[in-house]
Amino acid sequence: MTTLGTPLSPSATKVMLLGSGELGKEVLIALQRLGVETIAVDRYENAPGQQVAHHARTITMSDPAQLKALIEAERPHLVVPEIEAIATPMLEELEAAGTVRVIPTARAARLTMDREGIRVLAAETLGLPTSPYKFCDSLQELQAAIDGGIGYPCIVKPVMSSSGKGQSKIDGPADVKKAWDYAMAGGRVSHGRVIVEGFIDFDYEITQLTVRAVGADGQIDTQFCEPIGHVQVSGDYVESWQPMAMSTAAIDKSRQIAKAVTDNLGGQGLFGVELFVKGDQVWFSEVSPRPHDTGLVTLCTQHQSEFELHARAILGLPVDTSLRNPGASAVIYGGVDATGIAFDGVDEALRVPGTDLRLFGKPESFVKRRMGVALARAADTDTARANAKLAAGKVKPRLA
Ligand SMILES: Nc1ncnc2c1ncn2[C@@H]1O[C@H](COP(=O)(O)OP(=O)(O)OP(=O)(O)O)[C@@H](O)[C@H]1O
Ligand SMILES: NCC(=O)N[C@@H]1O[C@H](COP(=O)([O-])[O-])[C@@H](O)[C@H]1O
Ligand SMILES: [Mg+2]
Repeated sequence: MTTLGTPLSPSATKVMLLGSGELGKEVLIALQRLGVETIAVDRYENAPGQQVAHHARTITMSDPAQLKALIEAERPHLVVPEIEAIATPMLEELEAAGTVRVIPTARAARLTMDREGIRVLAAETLGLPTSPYKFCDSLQELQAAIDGGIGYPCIVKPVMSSSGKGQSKIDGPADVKKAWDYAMAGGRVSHGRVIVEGFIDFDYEITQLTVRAVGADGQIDTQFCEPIGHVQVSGDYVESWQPMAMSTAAIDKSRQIAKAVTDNLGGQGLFGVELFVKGDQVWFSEVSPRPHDTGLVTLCTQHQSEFELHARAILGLPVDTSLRNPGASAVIYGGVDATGIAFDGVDEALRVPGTDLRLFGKPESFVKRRMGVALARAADTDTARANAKLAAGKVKPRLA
């Protein structure tokens, strides 16, 4: 039986989010609707989720001492990692000591925080198909890995990064040093290590949202959402849609891979399993043990968005992963480097049929920082994609 308390009272069910960006903000809203007391933590003040939570805390989440002090002071029932820049070994320590429960588990948070942990698990322990890869600690090692079999083209990424930060494609020897320098400057946590991956020439890529929730029998049950198709530019998602039309063989393989990875990671919650597909062939790329950016589309396509599914699953509540209607999302970038920017054209954007918007409220804009997203529901994904892009393009960020 799940019992929930009253926020801001001794009976409160308290949940702490480590990372409070656009994805965390929606999880926090879903938790608030269930009367959960929320603590939004981020590396800077007034992060999107901090604007809607009961409590806002700003710390360096990659500093184990700061993380420990905060968790011990707040004593949340659940700690929910939201970003790839957290001192996860400290979460493992605190979980082992019985201080807190980490979502989905502290081990899963650690393994997925670092590309090395999850890649070694998927490819070597579970034997799942992935791109060929090597980990390198210097420019010399990177060149040797490429020459020793990874070849060109290939992709270099810092081991701790996300949203394409520090990622670049190498087409030939002339690009290697540039890619190394870019990776060193671009990770979410400074770390002298990269992964180099052979380039997979896929037909399309998907996110398979997978939920581990407690069923009526008290056992963990795995449920799948309809696949989400997406387009990435420079390693960052710009457009997503649901459902993605796939062959039965490709969808079955995708779900088998998603099940194998999430079974191993364990715990309760929603996962975003990223897969590359060519014909009926499927490769595992990576997994977020939490809502996925491409899954923002579920705000307009599912009865329960990925954020509501995560909130329900972590609280031990039942979930419904069914699709309500096709839809799409299109990203709105900042376009300018400035604080406190303004958005023109919101009315024009919302005049596009079936659309909705999320403006995340990030206090500072960068040219390539994701500041909002346009959502569109429609009878089919082609119409939804066209309308989401149209609406996103009508929102014009500018200096205020
Ligand atoms: N080995 C590869 N072959 C082909 N394309 C790749 C490969 N690795 C990454 N990509 C492309 O770059 C995108 C981003 O890569 P990846 O998911 O590893 O980065 P990320 O920084 O973790 O991004 P996010 O946090 O948005 O998931 C992929 O979705 C895919 O489009
Ligand atoms: N692909 C992972 C992802 O989309 N994560 C989302 O971006 C935020 C950081 O944004 P920022 O870099 O603009 O602060 C994170 O907090 C999370 O919500
Ligand atoms: Mg990814």
